[in-house]
Amino acid sequence: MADADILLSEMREKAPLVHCITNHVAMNIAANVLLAAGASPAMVLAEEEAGEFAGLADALTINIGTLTSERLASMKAATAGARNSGKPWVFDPVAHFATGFRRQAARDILDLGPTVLRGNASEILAFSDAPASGKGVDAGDGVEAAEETARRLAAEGNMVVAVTGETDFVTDGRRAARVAGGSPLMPKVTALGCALTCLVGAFVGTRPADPFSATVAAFALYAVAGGKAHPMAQGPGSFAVQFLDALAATTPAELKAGARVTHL
Ligand SMILES: Nc1ncnc2c1ncn2[C@@H]1O[C@H](COP(=O)(O)OP(=O)(O)O)[C@@H](O)[C@H]1O
Ligand SMILES: Cc1ncsc1CCOP(=O)(O)O
Ligand SMILES: [Mg+2]
Repeated sequence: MADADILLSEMREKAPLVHCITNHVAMNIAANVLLAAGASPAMVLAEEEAGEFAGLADALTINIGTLTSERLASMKAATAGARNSGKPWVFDPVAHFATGFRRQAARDILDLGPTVLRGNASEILAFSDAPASGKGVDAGDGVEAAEETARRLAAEGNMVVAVTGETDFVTDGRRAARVAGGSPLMPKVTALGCALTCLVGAFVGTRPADPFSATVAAFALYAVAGGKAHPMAQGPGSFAVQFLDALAATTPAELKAGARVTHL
């Protein structure tokens, strides 16, 4: 298990190229989050080039928030490119429970074997038979309700499953950790979860051999930066600005001192 502060130093040293196929809402904030944290974002969407680009990047992230048939084809081409070149990839199944089109797309993408699955509690819970209370892209369930499903998915799919909420939960099916911190303003800024998925890509692209530690490190950086930004903010608008500044300003030493990670 590598510590978050060491992984943050490594990530900034490498400045990984992260190929993001994310939704229309998240495109700008996700690129800004990656730049602030120290990575290099690229939103490359066309099916004709997505596979080739995924092979060039250090990691790929896929997000179905504003899914279209055309975009789904790009996602499949990109995951094939990542797989063929041994690159890690992260899947964010935004509101996959809402419609038949999304449900099928999420199942198909999950079957392609992501390195990390990252969703809010309702999104992860909805991969089980248990009733989930997600309202569109927003969670209606607590993280603890999704932990058993996360453990099962991780073990069955040989991947890391990462659940966000007030206190996050990360598991690879054997190990598990909770990450506390952040701010209640975080779910009030659209697409901060989607941007976190891209940041997980940056850390996993830095340490592809240890996606569990990489995911915990990304979550810990987000939580520490969120906690730093909170007292500086007047509401969601100023929080978003303060949060980007805090992501950029957080040093490995601050992360080491401030991360609230509990290994279970
Ligand atoms: N009540 C809360 N308190 C602190 N942090 C939170 C809270 N709710 C969500 N977060 C944080 O906000 C980020 C996005 O998580 P979440 O809102 O669950 O994702 P999504 O945007 O995909 O629904 C995560 O870093 C998570 O830890
Ligand atoms: C509002 C909205 N609609 C489709 S995608 C999206 C953004 C969702 O972002 P997040 O999952 O981070 O809340
Ligand atoms: Mg989300």
